[in-house]
Amino acid sequence: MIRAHSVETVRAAEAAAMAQLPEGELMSRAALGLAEVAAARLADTEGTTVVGLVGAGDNGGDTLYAVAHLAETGFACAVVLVPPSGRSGVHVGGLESAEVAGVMVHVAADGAAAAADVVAEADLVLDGIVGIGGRPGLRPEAARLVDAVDDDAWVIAVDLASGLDPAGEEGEDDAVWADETVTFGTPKPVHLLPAGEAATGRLTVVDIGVDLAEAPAAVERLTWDDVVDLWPVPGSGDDKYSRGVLGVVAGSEAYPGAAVLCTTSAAEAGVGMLRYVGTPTPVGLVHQAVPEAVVGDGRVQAWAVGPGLDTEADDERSRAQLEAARAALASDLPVVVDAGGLALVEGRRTAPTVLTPHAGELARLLNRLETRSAGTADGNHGAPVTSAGESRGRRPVTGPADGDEGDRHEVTADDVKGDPLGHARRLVALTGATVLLKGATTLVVTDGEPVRSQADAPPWLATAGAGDVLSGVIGALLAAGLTPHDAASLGALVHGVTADRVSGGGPLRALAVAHGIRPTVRDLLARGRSAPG
Ligand SMILES: NC(=O)C1=CN([C@@H]2O[C@H](COP(=O)(O)OP(=O)(O)OC[C@H]3O[C@@H](n4cnc5c(N)ncnc54)[C@H](OP(=O)(O)O)[C@@H]3O)[C@@H](O)[C@H]2O)[C@@H](O)CC1
Ligand SMILES: Nc1ncnc2c1ncn2[C@@H]1O[C@H](COP(=O)(O)OP(=O)(O)O)[C@@H](O)[C@H]1O
Ligand SMILES: [K+]
Repeated sequence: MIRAHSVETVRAAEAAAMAQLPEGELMSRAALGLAEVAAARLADTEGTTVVGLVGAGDNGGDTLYAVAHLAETGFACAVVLVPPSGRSGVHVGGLESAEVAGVMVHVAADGAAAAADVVAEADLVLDGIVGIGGRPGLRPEAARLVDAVDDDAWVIAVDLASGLDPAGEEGEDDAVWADETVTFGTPKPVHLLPAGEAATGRLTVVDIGVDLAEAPAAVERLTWDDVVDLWPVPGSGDDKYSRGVLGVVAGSEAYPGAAVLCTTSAAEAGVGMLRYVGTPTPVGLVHQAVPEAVVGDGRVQAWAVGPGLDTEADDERSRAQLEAARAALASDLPVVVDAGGLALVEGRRTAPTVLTPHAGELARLLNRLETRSAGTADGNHGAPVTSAGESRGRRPVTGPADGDEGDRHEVTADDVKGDPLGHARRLVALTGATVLLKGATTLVVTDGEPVRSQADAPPWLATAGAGDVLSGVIGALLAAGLTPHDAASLGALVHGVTADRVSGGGPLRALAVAHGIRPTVRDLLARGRSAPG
């Protein structure tokens, strides 16, 4: 598991380490590790020239010492001091060390164009403008230098790409776009969250001897090695019931294929037994595709509700299916709720619950539930719950009560994409559920747990039906007794890794991902069993 720690946790751990060490030792370890990575990349790319962009804090200090190492190794090195106060604004020891090593020192404020020319010549750029002490965004003079970086240069962000929010909460377009980030001691949340992940590039962690093993993580990412620890493996005493029965309420006359995708992936994930509740067309298809599935209601350990469910259908069989979906949601069993099932969510469930919206579904759910809870808070229980529909524009929604508490902003899919974590947290607060927000980086948010962030899938997975497959895997894991947080994040990992294998760099089909789950789990388990230690 990759664990990222908050800035506060990092600062506390660094302070504890520094109290035991000679002054400057941590920075010197950070700078040496940084210089080693930079030298390796220069060797790989046959580069010879290095420029460090140096800000006012310790991030600039790391960079100055690292550039000094690189100059001593024989590379042609320069630094550009970014603070308006020039030399007097930067780390004194670092600057002295760089000058002694023969590094050319330029002050951005003395001649912006000349400094930009120096930057443009570099084969490798070290971004030491700001680190964990930085506020989001770049000042104009720093932004001009960053713009001058040659497209072919290898850009290494020191600790984090300057301009990003270290906590990864706020998105920021005005930031360094790094090929690689060399961070110290531990990843920071921004490295794993959608707000910063793309600008972070490849992540390299340098060990500086700061112990964070026992410190609580802010963000976690499951890796292949976690599968063997978390995946439910049957023992000799198990039978199909003890392994867990999953009930699937999915598919409809309008979207019958979703039932096949969801049940196939649950079967491929190795569920003990499957029960399927649906209307005639998907029942026929499920019979053929997943002959193991038993059709009809019955005792289960968990439910998967919603893929391809048509909540508008009004014939007798569909009404019976929707009744089964509502009964599952009203039960005290674990449920994973996706797609059409999300429209049936009315608020809190006390039993374990995973909601798996994409950005648009999350926006709609927030609009519906927040409108409702505003009405309830005002004692206006009878107020109609308005569904926000598919609107993507920003428009005010009149409050449900007397209308005198002002307009609330209707959440759009773009709002969710701009702040995925913040909006996922809003849904967690409203429902108490685990919220899995789908996307290139999938977030799993549960109250009181570190956020899990999975980015295992290729963009080819953005294809119709892929979400139905994910529901089946998560449902199988819930039925086996995993917590919602583990079931959702492990499900996302295996789904993403499977998609990567199935794609092999080209297009994939959702059904092929479903069929790939079984060999992927088998291989990940075998890999974990053969790993040393
Ligand atoms: N602690 C340790 O043991 C170790 C720490 N290490 C290193 O220290 C780094 C943290 O250093 P730090 O605390 O000095 O903060 P840092 O990130 O350099 O930035 C603060 C300065 O930036 C400025 N500034 C802020 N926002 C800005 C903006 N948007 N645009 C422009 N300027 C902006 C702000 O100035 P202000 O504007 O507030 O006057 C302030 O002067 C950490 O990331 C790691 O690299 C390693 O050596 C390992 C050991
Ligand atoms: N750019 C992307 N890169 C990788 N995975 C993605 C990307 N966009 C979406 N996905 C994944 O593809 C799946 C799409 O699911 P969903 O939107 O529910 O589709 P459907 O409703 O058609 O089944 C999710 O698992 C999501 O995380
Ligand atoms: K930086």
